[in-house]
Formats: sequence, structure tokens, C-alpha cells
Amino acid sequence: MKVTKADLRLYAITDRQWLGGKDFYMVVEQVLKNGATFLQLREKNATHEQRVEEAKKIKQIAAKYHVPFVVNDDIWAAKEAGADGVHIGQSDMDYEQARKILGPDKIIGMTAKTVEQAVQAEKLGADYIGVGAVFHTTTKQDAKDMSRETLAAITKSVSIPIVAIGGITYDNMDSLKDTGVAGVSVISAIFAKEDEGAAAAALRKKADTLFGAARSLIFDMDGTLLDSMPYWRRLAREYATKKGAVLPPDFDEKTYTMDLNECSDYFIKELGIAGNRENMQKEVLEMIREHYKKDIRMKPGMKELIEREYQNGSRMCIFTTSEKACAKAALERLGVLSCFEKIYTVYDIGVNKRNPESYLKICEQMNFVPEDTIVYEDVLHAVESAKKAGCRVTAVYDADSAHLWEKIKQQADETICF
Ligand SMILES: Cc1ncc(COP(=O)(O)OP(=O)(O)O)c(N)n1
Ligand SMILES: Cc1ncsc1CCOP(=O)(O)O
Ligand SMILES: [Mg+2]
Repeated sequence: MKVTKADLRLYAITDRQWLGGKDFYMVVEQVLKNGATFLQLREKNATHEQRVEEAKKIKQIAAKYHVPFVVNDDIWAAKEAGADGVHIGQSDMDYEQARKILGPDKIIGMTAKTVEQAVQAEKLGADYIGVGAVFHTTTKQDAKDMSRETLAAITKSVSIPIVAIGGITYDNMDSLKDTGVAGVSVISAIFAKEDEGAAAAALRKKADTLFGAARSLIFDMDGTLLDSMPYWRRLAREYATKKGAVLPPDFDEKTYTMDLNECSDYFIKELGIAGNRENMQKEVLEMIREHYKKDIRMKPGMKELIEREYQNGSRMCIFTTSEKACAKAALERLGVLSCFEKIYTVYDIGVNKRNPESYLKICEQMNFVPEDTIVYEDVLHAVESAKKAGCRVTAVYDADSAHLWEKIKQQADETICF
């Protein structure tokens, strides 16, 4: 995913004709510094050579603020300047040709004014769509006004992110809420203002409240993201069966509460399995690692939740009692590893989940404010610690903690139960 919804929250498009004598690059820097999340160089009166020069300079500024930067219309200028991509409309160069010139890694945004154009843009491979004019504008003379209904129909018809454009101001953008757009794209609402930086800051703040602010999230792994508890529960049985042991009827009941040492002793002394504690534990751990690598699944709805939060720009990390290699292998196989900034284990932190200090340490390392952080957890003692640390908690139901679910619900701020 080259462009996320969060990238499109406040999409600034340049127009230097508003700037009078002000330095173009200083203004662009102010706009980025004050919260623009995407930038387009749209200089209709510039020559190709001028655009390349401008794009080269702006590229440096945008990179400094980690903001994606595209050039309007002029694919060759984008290519020569090494911009992040282009924005093309229905009467500009066609998508396939632009993609051939720029290669697979660059951003190509497209304009759509109808559902059919949007569906076609997604089919072709566009990374996002600009839709408008959602309000009347004089900035683009040939732009036709679009109804809120058409905008909503377009956002429903595709799954790539959509940014609204045309006549958007601080005062009228409220009515774009709940249309499905990821954000707003503006020219005059920033570049025609006396203080462009202040205008960008105000628009960004409002866009965050209208289109979803990024959140700080800490996820437990086993029992919360992954349906791994049944694998742990079956592990002793799986191992003893593999070793050819005859299992007594009370095998599950007995081994369920044993730790690894007790379990190995039981295997050797009572079931006659050959080996010693150390080797057995190595073999058992190897068995569970294979499951993380190969077949443990995600709990229902969790992949969608993570992808949605990632799209929204939320910052996320994992906090687990399992081995880091297991977490990495499973999350990579399930296609969500890149959504997490970091995987912390209780061994890295040096404090277990019974101690609220563990959550405070993670918040400190991630630069999260505990009161603004949401912890996703399935076990009671961790829910209690996260609450004591001052975090909000979303409790996730897991069958292994079913007997404690009422208590968990009392502690948690929200619950997820499938
Ligand atoms: C984000 C975004 N959306 C739409 C447009 C309009 O593109 P186009 O229809 O090609 O018109 P011009 O901007 O080239 O006049 C855009 N530039 N950016
Ligand atoms: C480029 C473009 N495409 C549709 S409307 C528009 C102009 C947006 O400018 P403003 O934000 O000043 O209305
Ligand atoms: Mg164009």
C-alpha cells in the first residue's frame, strides 16, 4: 500500500500565483511543517524545465517532513526530478503509459468524477483518487460541481483511498464527514491565505477530527491477535503422541496446569518417554515455533482492525510473552508485520505483564502518552496492569479466559467478543 488514508488527510496543492512576493519554498516548508500530509506541485503556467527545477527543490523539503510528493500532469518532470509520483486527470497521459515511465514503485493518483471512472482507476492500479469539485471553486475554471451523493457513491465503489477536492474551506469541510473520504485536498484554503502555515495547521486539526485521528495502540499477541491458545493447550498431547506414548484418560487435565519442567518430568517418569528435561523442552518449543510459522490463524476481525488502523496512521506495537521470532514469523505470514513499528517481549522490557510498569515502559519507548494509549488484551492480569498504568483497555474475548470474562469486562473500557 503506497498511499494510506492517513497520507491523504490534508493534501496541499501548490499555486504560486497567490503568493505575491513571498518565497515559494519557504511557504511550502511552512505548510508541511504545520501538518500537510501530502503535497502536489501544480504549476499550470510553468514550463517543463521550471517544473523540474521546482520539483527537485520541493522533493528535498517534502522528504524532510516525510510527506509524499507528486507532480501534477507532467510525468516526465516527476521522473526527472525523482518525485514520489504524479497526479493525472482524465485528459492527461493515460495510466498505463505513466506507469511504464515511472515504474511500479511510484505513486500514481488519478482524478475521477463518476463511479465508472473511479472503478476504472482502481482496476488500472491507481494508488488513490482525487474526486471533485465537491464545492464550487474558481481555482479551476473547468471544474464541475459534484453532489455529496455522487461523492459518497464513488467512495463506496472502490477500496483505494479517496481525497475530496474543489472549493474546500475550513468552514465547509464538516459536510464531508461520513462521505467515506480519507481527507481533503486544497489549494486556495492554504495558498491564498495570509499565513499559509496557520491555515494548514487549522485545516489539519479539523481534518483529524472529521476523518479519524491516528491512535497509539499496544497489542498483545496470543489470544488477542492470534488464535494460538488451542495450540499451546494441545502441545503436551501433540508431543507425547509424536513420541509414541500411550496417554492416560486424565492426561489433558494433569498436564494443563504443569510448567515445562513438571511436564518433562511427567513424560519421563510416568509415560516412559526417553530423554531429559533440556532436550524435551527444546523439542517442544521447536514444535510450537513451527505452528507460529505455518498454521496459527488470526482471530476474527483482527486483520481488518489492524489494516484499518494502519491506513488511518495509527502507531502500533506488539507486547508479548512469547518469543520474538515466533511473533515475527506469524505476523509476517499473516501479512501484517509491517503495520507494527516494534515487537516488544516481556524479556526485552524486563518486567512481566502482572506489573503496570511494563506498560509504562512500552509507552515511554514508543513515545505514547499512557492516557491516550489503547491496550488490546485477553487475560485478566494484563488488563488490570494496563489499567493501573493509566492506559485504556479493549479486552478481547478468548475461550481460555472464558471463566474470567465477567471480571475482564468490568475492568475494560471496551470489549471485542465474537
Ligand atoms: C488530488 C487531486 N485531485 C484532482 C485533481 C485534478 O486533476 P485534473 O482533473 O487532471 O485537473 P488539473 O489539476 O490537472 O487541472 C488534482 N490535480 N489533484
Ligand atoms: C485542481 C482541482 N480539481 C478539481 S477542483 C480543483 C481546484 C481546487 O482548488 P481550491 O481548493 O482552491 O478550490
Ligand atoms: Mg491534470
